[in-house]
This record gives sequence, C-alpha cells and structure tokens, in this order.
Amino acid sequence: MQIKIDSLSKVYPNGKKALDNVSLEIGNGMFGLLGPNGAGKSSLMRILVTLMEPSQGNVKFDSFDLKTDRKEIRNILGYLPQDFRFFTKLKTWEFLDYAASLAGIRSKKIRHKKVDEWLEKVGLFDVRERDANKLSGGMKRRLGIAQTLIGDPKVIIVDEPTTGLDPEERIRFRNILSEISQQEVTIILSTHIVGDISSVCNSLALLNTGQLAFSGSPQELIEQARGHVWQVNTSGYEYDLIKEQHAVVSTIPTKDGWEVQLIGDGSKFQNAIELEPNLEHAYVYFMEKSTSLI
Ligand SMILES: Nc1ncnc2c1ncn2[C@@H]1O[C@H](COP(=O)(O)OP(=O)(O)OP(=O)(O)O)[C@@H](O)[C@H]1O
Repeated sequence: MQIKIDSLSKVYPNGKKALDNVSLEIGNGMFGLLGPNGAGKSSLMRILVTLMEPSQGNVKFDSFDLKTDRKEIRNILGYLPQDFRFFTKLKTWEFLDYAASLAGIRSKKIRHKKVDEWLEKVGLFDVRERDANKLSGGMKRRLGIAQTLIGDPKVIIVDEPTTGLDPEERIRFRNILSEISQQEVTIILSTHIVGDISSVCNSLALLNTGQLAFSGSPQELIEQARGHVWQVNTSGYEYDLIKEQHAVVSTIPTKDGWEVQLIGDGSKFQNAIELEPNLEHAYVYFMEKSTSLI
C-alpha cells in the first residue's frame, strides 16, 4: 500500500494551525512519525483514519481518495488511538471476539480461532478469562493492538503506543509490531520517543510545530547530525555557559567537573571530541535547528 499525503493543512476553529502544508509518501513496512508534544502527529493520524477532515490538501491510499472513498479506506484501516478504552464487563477473550465481529468476521468458529491465535500472539492467552478492564496497563495496550489487527487491516496506525509502559512492556510491544511489519502491511507509528522507532522503522518523518522537518531513512537523518555532536570535559563555570548556548544531551559527573554531550559546535572547547551521531542526537539536532538554537 502506498499512502500519498499531499499538501495537507489543518487549522482548528480557534485558529490554531496544527498541520502546515505537509507532503509525505509512506510505503509498506514500518514508518515512524516522530515529533514533540503538540507537533501535529495526532491531528495527522486523525485525518488519516477519517475521524477528521483536513482544511486543505488530500491523501490517497493507493487509488482510494480520502475525500471520496472514506468507507473503503475505513475497511482497510486499523487504528489504535492514544487513549484506547475498554467496554466494562467484558472478559479479555469476549472483547476480542466483539472486535472480530465488528471487523466483519461472521462465522463464530473462525472468530474463536482468530481470537485464540491473537491471544497467543500478544501473550494474553493465560488471562483470557480475566475482565479486560482489570488487565495491567501493558496488557491493555497489547489487547489494544490485538483488537486493531484481528480484522487483518492493510494499514495500521498506532498513536503514542508506549506511553506509560515499563521498559519490558515497551520492548514487547515493539517486537509485536515489528513481527507484523514483515507481512504486506503499512504500519504508521506516531511517537515522541526516539527509542520506539530507532530499531524497527525503515523510514520516518519528523514533525515540528505542524511542519515536516525531515523525511527519509533513520540513517539519512543521523548523517545530517554528523559534525554537530560533541563530548566536552568541563568545569562547573564553563558548564553553565555550555547549557546556555547548546542543547545538552547528557551530563556525567567526573573527578573535576562534568563530561557533557552537546549538540552544536563543540570544536571551540578544549579537548572536545567529535562523536558518532545516533538517532537521538539527530532528533535533538533537528528540533534545536528548527527552534534555531543552532
Ligand atoms: N481540537 C483542537 N482545537 C484546537 N487546537 C487543537 C485541537 N487539537 C489539537 N490542537 C492543537 O494543535 C496542535 C497539534 O496537536 P496534536 O495533538 O496534533 O499534536 P501531537 O503531536 O499529537 O501532540 P500530543 O502528543 O501532545 O498529542 C497543538 O498545539 C494542540 O494544542
């Protein structure tokens, strides 16, 4: 599936411009949409899943047009929103069974088989009789992904999937998505956590204040930060100066001061070492560049 987002803008009734002329192409596999809170990610997701109309621009899902083929687009979509909620008083398996019937699986036998398969896949088979609203946060999130996927959608849109999850659940969730992305599907993963996408997405876009700051592969993003990531050993006095003029990524106390990793021009400091950039460095670099600290 090829998703073509063309010159998309969204202005809310209060005048807030959440998306500003965003154009983007998304193909099969896992796509990361990265940006700080308020960047416009949820607005873009809501438009893609037909919950909200854009103020300008259009989107195509292969030959389906967002303006005219909303029903067809809904049929190929699976959406896991940020604030995914449960109906009360349904057991975990019943909840999935209900999701499967909403997805159009009529045969009870096929539905039950699918429910069991998905309970196994997301590691909830042992708690299938437990009330869905009594599951832990991580389990609820996994049940969320199972209900999103049980109807075999071609496009899967997941908004801030790991918010509030502990590191173990975060990795588990990432692995489930990564496994699914091996099939012929498009997964769009929106997040402000770089670690959510660094190991799993083959392409990504960076949104900041409604504008597209970057789109390409993680490696291309990383390359752009080359020459801008430095490690400096510094005393207390100099440290304050560094913080004022640079984006500081990490600070480790040493015998006589601090070892600081910064984004910007570190070459002017004594004993500065240029570092190999990683995705997190590159993300900070782009964010700082667009707020023009660099
Ligand atoms: N219904 C609305 N009316 C007015 N402004 C809105 C509305 N929804 C979102 N906004 C504003 O639009 C901007 C983009 O919000 P959006 O929720 O799309 O960003 P986000 O990147 O998903 O951030 P978050 O992760 O915090 O949800 C923000 O400034 C937000 O306050």
